[in-house]
Parts: sequence; structure tokens; C-alpha cells
Amino acid sequence: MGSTVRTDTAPILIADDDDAVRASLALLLKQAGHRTHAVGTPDAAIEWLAQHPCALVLQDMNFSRRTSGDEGLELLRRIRETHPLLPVILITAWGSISLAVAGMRLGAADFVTKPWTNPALLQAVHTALRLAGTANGHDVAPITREDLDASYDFDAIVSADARMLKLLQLVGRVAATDASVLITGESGTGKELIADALHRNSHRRKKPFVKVNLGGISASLFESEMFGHVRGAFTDARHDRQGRFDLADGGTIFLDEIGDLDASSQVKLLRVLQDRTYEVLGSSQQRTVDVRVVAATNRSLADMVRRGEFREDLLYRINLITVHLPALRERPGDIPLLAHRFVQALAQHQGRESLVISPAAVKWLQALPWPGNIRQLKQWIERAALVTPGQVLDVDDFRATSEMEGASPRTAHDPLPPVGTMTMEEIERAMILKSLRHHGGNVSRVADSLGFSRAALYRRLEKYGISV
Ligand SMILES: Nc1ncnc2c1ncn2[C@@H]1O[C@H](COP(=O)(O)OP(=O)(O)OP(=O)(O)O)[C@@H](O)[C@H]1O
Repeated sequence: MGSTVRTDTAPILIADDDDAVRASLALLLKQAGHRTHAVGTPDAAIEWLAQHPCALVLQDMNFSRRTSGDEGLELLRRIRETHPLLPVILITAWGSISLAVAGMRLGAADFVTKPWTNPALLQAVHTALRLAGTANGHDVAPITREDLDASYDFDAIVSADARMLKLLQLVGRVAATDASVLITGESGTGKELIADALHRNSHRRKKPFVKVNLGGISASLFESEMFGHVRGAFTDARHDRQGRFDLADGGTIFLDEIGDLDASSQVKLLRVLQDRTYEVLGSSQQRTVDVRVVAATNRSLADMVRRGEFREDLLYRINLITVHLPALRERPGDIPLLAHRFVQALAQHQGRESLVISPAAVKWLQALPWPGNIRQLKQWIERAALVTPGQVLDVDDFRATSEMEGASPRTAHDPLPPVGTMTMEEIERAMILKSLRHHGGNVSRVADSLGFSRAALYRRLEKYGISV
């Protein structure tokens, strides 16, 4: 589980009133190569911290007969006041998840639940130590693309946008840790590409990268899909089936469209993410898994938490780090780079070595709003190359696609309804209906033309009550 490379030189402080817990934590951490110091009260913890360097605090939530957890939260608050950058991991009891959530809000680095599993606890400790090292090393100087390419493998990701470069720097740094990462952003902004980059730049790169589209898995199939089943586990289970977690063991599991997960599957996912253990359906055997979790969504999980549609504890579990990808219209400077890269790839692929895109066409593309982001840009270029017999892709070659999809440059005459007459949702609904009519109800083509994945389109069809 993880590596046992020492990333700290200062000791880890263990604060727990139970002698046995202190002793077993100290032993576990010592075996993993860390120095420790243990105390039994919050006051002793604060006193020790005032006089010693410390790499991380592992603290219990209760120090007396009271079991409210208030003492733990108070200790955390005091530590944050004097040591704002020091990572603190809370040890909470199962069932007191709201306490863990309160602690995360106060700035805890992570929480482990009692009874803990040693691999999960060590993974949390190593991740928090590595991330703390990362945070303390924040640069002030802007990063250049050359610097990034010298340190990381981001070959597949085209961008020179300052916001993207900063974000890629963060991706490169957290890739080395086992921290769970949540990638957000509109459809087609490159979330999967970033997930892949996290894996590629991690110590897990030679192990599997397993993508699971949670939007496509029904609640009844969730366990069998994720944890596997043994023959006879249910009526249709004629063979043993390996689950996705097992397939990803040692590597990275990419949970795409995590905002689409129903309530019962959310609990099941939380359990395995918490303990790194699960049971194969139909067998009572517990399995332990060593995975790095990366999740993605184009929905706002914070809003979903507020509406009671997504568990807050699960959100904290999956987003130790959040990476938000800007929409393509927010980084139009990347459009020429992307366009040239896509044309180059096509030229190679189709053996049309001299295929290029004209400067005028690039400029024209830069003025478009790109609701389907980079995926849509790529599709347009592929389509234009398909219909163009010549070697130069020009404005006219794109115009046909644009007219077909009802898009036009922002600088051209304004085809949009007057401000205040339609909401974004109404526009989206109207556009989906228009595209459905145009493509005779062919969902794949509609998804393609709007720059959505099929899953994303189906979600919208359901949301707007459109049946096909
Ligand atoms: N920065 C980039 N450089 C080159 N290609 C990119 C970049 N970003 C995205 N792409 C390409 O655009 C397409 C869409 O990207 P990706 O599938 O990663 O988006 P996504 O955000 O995961 O979409 P969705 O939410 O619909 O699943 C892919 O073909 C990907 O290779």
C-alpha cells in the first residue's frame, strides 16, 4: 500500500486518550518509517506542538467520557490557529460522519474511521504528508509550458493558457500522491484527459487505469459491476465476474459522471473508499484494494449536497483536491493550438501530409461559443477535413457544419433571442429539440452535433422530459 518513503523529518503527533490506541498507532507508523510522539490530552498536544516541529497530527475526537466530539473539534481549531499549514487527520467513529464533515470544514486534511484498516490509515498519512510538502512549495513565479513538459508527461494535453498551466502544475504535483481528485468542468473540456494524466504521472503508471462511467450503471447492477460477483450470486450470475475495483488494483480508478450516482450506490461507494475493503457479491470474503480514486462530473456537487442529492461525506472523500477545467470559450487563445494539433493528427492519420488550416479559419473558429468545448472543436475539424478535397481547411469548409448546427461566430449577426426572454435551460432544451428534428431522432448524431457524450445527452433528455 503506497510507499513507505519518508517524506517528513519531524515526528507525527498522535493525540488520543486511549493507551492501547496510542501504542498501536505508534507501532504502525514506526514500522512504516515514521517517528512519532504520543499524548493523551488536547492540552498536552498544544503544549508539545508549541515546542517541537511536527509533520502531521493524528487526533481522536473524544478525550473524556463525553462522546460529542466537541473536544476533538476544539483541539483542531486550536491547532489551526497556531499551525495553519500543519496537516491534521481526524480519527472518528463510524456513524459520526457529520463530525468528520464538520472537521473537514474546519480544515482537517482527512479523516479515518474507527476501527481503521492499517493500509487505509497509512495511505491517508502518506497522502497528507505529500500534499503538505506540495502546498508548502507553492511558487510565486508563473509556470511555463516548457517547465511543465520538462517535469511531467502532458503530451496529450494542448494548452498554453495561463490558468490551464497553473492547473496542470497542480495536476503534476498531486499526481505523485494518492490524494483523491475531483475533476469538474463542462462536457468536453478534457476531464478524462486530466484523469489519465494523473495516472500517467503517478507511481501507479504501470498498473491499470480503469474508467467507470457511473452514469451508465443502474443501482441494481452497481455492486456486481464494481465489486464483482461469484457464480450463482443471483439468478443471472452464470459465471464469476471480476469487479472494477479488482481490475484497478494497484492502479487508478476513474469514476466518471459521479454526480449521477443514486443514493444507495453512494453509500456503497463511500464504504469502499473509506476502508479500501469490499465484499464480492455472493461471497462473504472481504477483499482489500489499493487504488487511487479520481472522479469527474459536469454537475455542481456542492449544489447537489445542498439539495440533499449527494452525500457530503462522499464529497469530502473524493475531493481532497478539486481541479476545475475552464470552458473552451474562456480560453480562446488555445483554439489555434488545438486546431493545428487536430489538423496535424488528421494529416498523419489520413496520409494527407500537407493538410493545413487557414489563418482566417482559425480566427473564425475563435469567435464561436463552443458549448461542446474541445470535443466539439475536434469533431468540426474532423468533419471539415472529410468534406474538403483540398489541402487547406478554410472558413467555407466549416460554415456548412456551423449552419447545420445553428451556430455562428459571435461577431456575425446575433441569432440569439433577446436578453431576458429565455433562460439557459430553455435555450438548451430548444436546441436539443431542434437537433433531434434535424437528425430524425438519432441520438448518437444529436449528441455528436451538440458536443455532448451520449450519457450527457440522455441526462438532459430526462431532465427536460423529452422522449425519443
Ligand atoms: N487540452 C486538450 N488537448 C487536446 N485534446 C483535448 C484537450 N482537452 C480535451 N481534448 C480532447 O477532447 C475530447 C473530449 O475530452 P474528454 O473526453 O477528456 O472530455 P470530458 O470533459 O471528459 O467530457 P464529458 O464530460 O463529456 O465526458 C477528447 O477527444 C480529448 O482528447
